Amino acid sequence: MAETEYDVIIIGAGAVAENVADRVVQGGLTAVLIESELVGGECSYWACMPSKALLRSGIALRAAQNVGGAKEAITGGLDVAAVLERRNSFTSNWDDKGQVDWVHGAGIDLVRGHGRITGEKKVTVELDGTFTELTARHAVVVSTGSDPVLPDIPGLTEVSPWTPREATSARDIPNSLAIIGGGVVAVEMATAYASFGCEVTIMARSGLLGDQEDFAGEIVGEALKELGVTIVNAAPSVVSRAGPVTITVDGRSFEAQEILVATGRQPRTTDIGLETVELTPGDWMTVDDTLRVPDSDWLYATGDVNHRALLTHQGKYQARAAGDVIVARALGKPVANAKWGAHVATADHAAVPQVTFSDPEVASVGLTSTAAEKAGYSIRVVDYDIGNVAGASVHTDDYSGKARMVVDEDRQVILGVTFVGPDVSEMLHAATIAVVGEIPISRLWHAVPAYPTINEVWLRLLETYGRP
Ligand SMILES: Cc1cc2nc3c(=O)[nH]c(=O)nc-3n(C[C@H](O)[C@H](O)[C@H](O)COP(=O)(O)OP(=O)(O)OC[C@H]3O[C@@H](n4cnc5c(N)ncnc54)[C@H](O)[C@@H]3O)c2cc1C
Ligand SMILES: NC(=O)c1ccc[n+]([C@@H]2O[C@H](COP(=O)([O-])OP(=O)(O)OC[C@H]3O[C@@H](n4cnc5c(N)ncnc54)[C@H](O)[C@@H]3O)[C@@H](O)[C@H]2O)c1
Repeated sequence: MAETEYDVIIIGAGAVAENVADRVVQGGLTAVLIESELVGGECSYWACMPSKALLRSGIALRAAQNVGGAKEAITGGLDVAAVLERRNSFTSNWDDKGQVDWVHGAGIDLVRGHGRITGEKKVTVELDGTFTELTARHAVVVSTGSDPVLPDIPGLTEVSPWTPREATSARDIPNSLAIIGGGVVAVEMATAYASFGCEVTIMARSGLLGDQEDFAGEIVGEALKELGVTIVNAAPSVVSRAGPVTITVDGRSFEAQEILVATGRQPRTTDIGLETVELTPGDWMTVDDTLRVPDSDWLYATGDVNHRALLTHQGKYQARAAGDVIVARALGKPVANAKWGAHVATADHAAVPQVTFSDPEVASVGLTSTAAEKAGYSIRVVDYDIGNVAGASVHTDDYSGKARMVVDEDRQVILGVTFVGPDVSEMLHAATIAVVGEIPISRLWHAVPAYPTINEVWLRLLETYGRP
């Protein structure tokens, strides 16, 4: 067994791990990524990119259908084969050569195989029965991501259900699809598959998009119904397959060609050697704001696996903080670990932006009104109907959407913003800046949205709040 030493070893080579390695190498240290599947991870091949590619064409078509003068030019429906082909190009046909080239070009080493921690700063990589031992001089970063959860429903495993991987990489579109869950994956895949002409049934025991403001799930639910999606507010009690899948839910029976389970994630930590460092296999990895495991001076966890925010962009934000703090600690430089410092992922607690790419989209950042109240803030909720904004009416005939701003009344700063409507995703970053910057409402009155854009909703929200 050859032993190799690096400054930093990163287990996993998903988007988050790649960013840790990049920051470490840019800081002058050496780094190695360990990957058991495809370099680039879930987001590139089975999550963000293919799902957004599956959604985009249907949304673009409906957008054109909602603009007079453009809609008259539409003479056909969605070309599903072309959509799938376009999706394939975004996943590079599930080939990671491009990402491997980037890794090498960035001066990062890559070892293929399954990585396991074997003790302090030690990692062993197993590939086809061969074991390679690696030693880290400064840090080991676990960036192994998450796996789908399969709920304990009788018969479920026996019917070979789809997980998000099968839904995002399907080569053929089934005639009918049942979806268990009411979160982001369920809503996005229902939108995509309904656009393809598939008969979709969502079984959501606690409504849609439960983590968001209530109106988000309600508006998206109505839009899904208009797309032909059936929504059942209950979880299946039993499933079986004889050709199609039969699902018993709420005392009724449904048939579907395939069933997709979209009921959340669990940490990929069952077989990474956590027991050798007195942590529990199968647990999410708890970290401090520098992404370091408490009581350890060498073990870090970034991305989904630490359960702070299961989003690519937020994991990459953690990666930048983790990579930089590892370099600072290794070189004996000052560590900026005060709130909002360069070496901490403070935004994970206060300002996580997320877009659900449904039709209409849901874009949110920071705290919902419910979360803000629960956190003890004295808040004021300001709502505005985006359809009343001139820019929205030009953008789409009969534009319908809603905006909510949650204001901390003690400081008169924004704690959270939610937009629901066509193309609101592109408005989200202004909200993120307002929340992260804790910009006083009085100053926001000087941030003038261009006329006539949908962003004028900002002015309407401020006017509804009143000038301090
Ligand atoms: C359907 C779907 C759509 C999504 N869409 C979005 C979106 O639009 N925007 C967004 O921000 N987020 C989205 N997400 C979430 C996003 O995919 C994840 O937050 C992100 O992929 C997490 O990145 P990661 O690097 O932490 O983990 P991963 O991408 O899972 O990478 C972990 C890597 O580690 C490897 N690995 C695991 N264990 C080992 C081991 N022991 N040894 C070696 N290698 C190992 C894995 O093979 C994998 O390549 C979506 C998720 C799903 C399921
Ligand atoms: N656009 C995006 O940013 C995007 C897209 C997809 C996924 N993601 C991320 O991926 C993660 C996973 O998404 P997800 O939708 O799988 O999880 P989720 O946590 O968002 O939603 C899970 C849903 O399943 C339901 N559920 C749980 N157990 C159930 C059961 N036994 N029966 C019926 N319903 C059940 C929950 O009530 C909830 O509605 C999310 O945290 C999300 O952040 C992001």
